[in-house]
Amino acid sequence: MVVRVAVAGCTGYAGGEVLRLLLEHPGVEIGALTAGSSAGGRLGEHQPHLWPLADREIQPTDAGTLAGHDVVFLALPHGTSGPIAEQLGDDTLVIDCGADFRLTDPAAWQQFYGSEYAGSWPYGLPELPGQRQTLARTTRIAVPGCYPTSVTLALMPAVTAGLIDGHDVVVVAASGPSGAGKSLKPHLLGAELMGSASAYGVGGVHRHTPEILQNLALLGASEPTLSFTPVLVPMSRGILATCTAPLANPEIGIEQVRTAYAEAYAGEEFVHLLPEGQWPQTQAVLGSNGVQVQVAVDAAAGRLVAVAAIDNLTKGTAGGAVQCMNLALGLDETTGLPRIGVAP
Ligand SMILES: NC(=O)C1=CN([C@@H]2O[C@H](COP(=O)(O)OP(=O)(O)OC[C@H]3O[C@@H](n4cnc5c(N)ncnc54)[C@H](OP(=O)(O)O)[C@@H]3O)[C@@H](O)[C@H]2O)C=CC1
Ligand SMILES: CC(=O)N[C@@H](CCC(=O)OP(=O)(O)O)C(=O)O
Repeated sequence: MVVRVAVAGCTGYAGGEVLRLLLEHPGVEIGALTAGSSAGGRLGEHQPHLWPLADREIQPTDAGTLAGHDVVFLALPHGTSGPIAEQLGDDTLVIDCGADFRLTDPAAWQQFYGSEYAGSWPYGLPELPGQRQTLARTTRIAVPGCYPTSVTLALMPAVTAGLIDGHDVVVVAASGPSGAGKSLKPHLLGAELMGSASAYGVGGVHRHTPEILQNLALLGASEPTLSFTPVLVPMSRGILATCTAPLANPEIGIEQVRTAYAEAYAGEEFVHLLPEGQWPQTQAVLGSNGVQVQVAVDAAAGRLVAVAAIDNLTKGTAGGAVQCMNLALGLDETTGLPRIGVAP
């Protein structure tokens, strides 16, 4: 089976990463490539690494251009996906890399995004309990945000095993600037970034806060609370999320924690619980769909410490999106997805 796939937002970081993965996918034929102001140009002008597609013309992003494909990836700015998706038939598998359909609570959407609520689609994190069955039966998928992917996978086994109850979760997560997309922003200029790390979205205002809370609640946390601080660091890709939360009781030790994590991730192809003493590194997952996880018990503080590393553009966006496509098409979910990172 070969499916015909269109990519909207092909000139951006997320769309480019979707295409990098699709070019190596055995079950895919690449159809329309669309964008906004770049329409009319050639892909090679924007994505020099995607050389087999260099001469392909970039088309405008509209339903007419995207129609007639089996799968459409939307890698567009927030608020742009909804109106397009509405015009695509239910028989087309539409995978949105943006945030438009991630949140189930309209009030949270309004508070953090400030625009009209578009609705919610099945959430594209296959590792969540029961989610593979949901993804296998849908033609609409909302790919998670990059920080929520890393934080959710860092904490999932602890929540489902009752080792933490989800209150007072504190997350500090470092990300490379590719997470912010390609469009020019003054704080992302090379001179501002190089040799410097800076917190942003501080004080509970980052828009991934409600998405992480939604995931913790879905995993069984009754009234989760979260303090989330993202940090911009000078590496092009990668997220390192350090998450801590009070242990449910003082008897919980590292052996119980490691057993819960090992059991939860035993069958997962992409999530690797590291051997004791090794800690996740972004470089080790670079360009791969892998997730490195490690845990510790800080007995003096009475807290669990869980750390996860992902590539924000791969498992954090495009790799997760392709993994979901595979599931929705009934393919092996690892098809076309690199599992090994890069070193040094
Ligand atoms: N970067 C990341 O790590 C992650 C990104 N995402 C999400 O993926 C989506 C894309 O992000 P990213 O690739 O980083 O962003 P970029 O800014 O790098 O790319 C945006 C893409 O959208 C196109 N575009 C912009 N405005 C319009 C419009 N009005 N109509 C049609 N096309 C338009 C751009 O085309 P043109 O060249 O013509 O301007 C470009 O192809 C966003 O929703 C983002 O939140 C999700 C998780 C992680
Ligand atoms: C470094 C950086 O700026 N990162 C982005 C996160 C990008 C992401 O996950 O995407 P969504 O916008 O689709 O949620 C940010 O903090 O807004």
